[in-house]
Amino acid sequence: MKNTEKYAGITPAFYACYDEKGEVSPERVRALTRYFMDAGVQGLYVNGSSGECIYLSKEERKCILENVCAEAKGKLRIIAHVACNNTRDSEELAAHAESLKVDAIASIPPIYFHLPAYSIAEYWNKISAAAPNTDFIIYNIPQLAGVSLTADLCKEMLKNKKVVGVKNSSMPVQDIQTFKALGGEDFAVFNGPDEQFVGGRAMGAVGGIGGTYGAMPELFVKMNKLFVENRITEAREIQIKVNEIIGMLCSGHGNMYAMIKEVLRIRKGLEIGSVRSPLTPLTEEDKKIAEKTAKIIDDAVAHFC
Ligand SMILES: CC(=O)N[C@H](C=O)[C@@H](O)[C@H](O)[C@H](O)CO
Ligand SMILES: CC(=O)C(=O)O
Repeated sequence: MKNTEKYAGITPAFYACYDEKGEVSPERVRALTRYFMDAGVQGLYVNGSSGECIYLSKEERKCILENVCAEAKGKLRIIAHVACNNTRDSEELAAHAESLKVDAIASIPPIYFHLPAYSIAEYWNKISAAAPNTDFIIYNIPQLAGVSLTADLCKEMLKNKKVVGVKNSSMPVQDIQTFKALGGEDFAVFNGPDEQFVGGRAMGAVGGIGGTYGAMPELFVKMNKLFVENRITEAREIQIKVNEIIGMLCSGHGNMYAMIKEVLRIRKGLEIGSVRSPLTPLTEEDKKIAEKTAKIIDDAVAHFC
């Protein structure tokens, strides 16, 4: 199958699921996986930024991925983000992900030290070599990682035949076109910023991987469908509503992912806990925002879907 077919559509970023004590809960991971399957999404992006990967241990990340894979049973395309800030641990997670037969692994660059491009390439290639039979997706998120995927680094990485795409979370939609041009016809570029999903698709993204999709998967699935049918004006109407919703999700004192988890509880009765420190949980005031946001999402789904 072509990469542009295999990776098309809506791939929500999976959230870290905790029990009441803040420990990773396998049962809740499975419940969230079922929720996404019922929502009609095409894939899941597991243990990424939205999955609080930088606050989880390797063992916790393995446990989450194992439970997602067991529940999805090949019915969803699974992309496992395996980057840790050192090569060795990332290789271990890459090999583990391959043993579970995920569709692809993905990795941000190493953070904190701004390493030269050749060090980043070596880091990515070593991770890829630890999962030699699995597709590799580069995660470009310069505003958080502190380093950008340059055209030269992208070209260097394209020498590795396992590299099938870029998840692009930089803000210029033009970057999507740039990576697509470098990678060629069958290169899968994913839109990162949820606020410009339609813009990213217009510039050649095969679909998107997003941190807020989980709060409102119906709206993203519909937006994508409208885009495929070339009904861009209607897709844009949903995008504008989605952006208002994202604004609300970010308007609390507590962290956006805590807000999304509360919205999931209100909308779907899904309990997946809060967020892990240093992320801040919701205040009582925030819970009122979550109530309002859940209502706006429900109304939007009734209106657009
Ligand atoms: C910077 C960042 O985390 N970007 C995510 C991934 O690309 C997005 O999915 C955001 O979570 C989303 O666009 C909300 O701002
Ligand atoms: C949002 C996203 O792509 C992530 O969780 O990494």
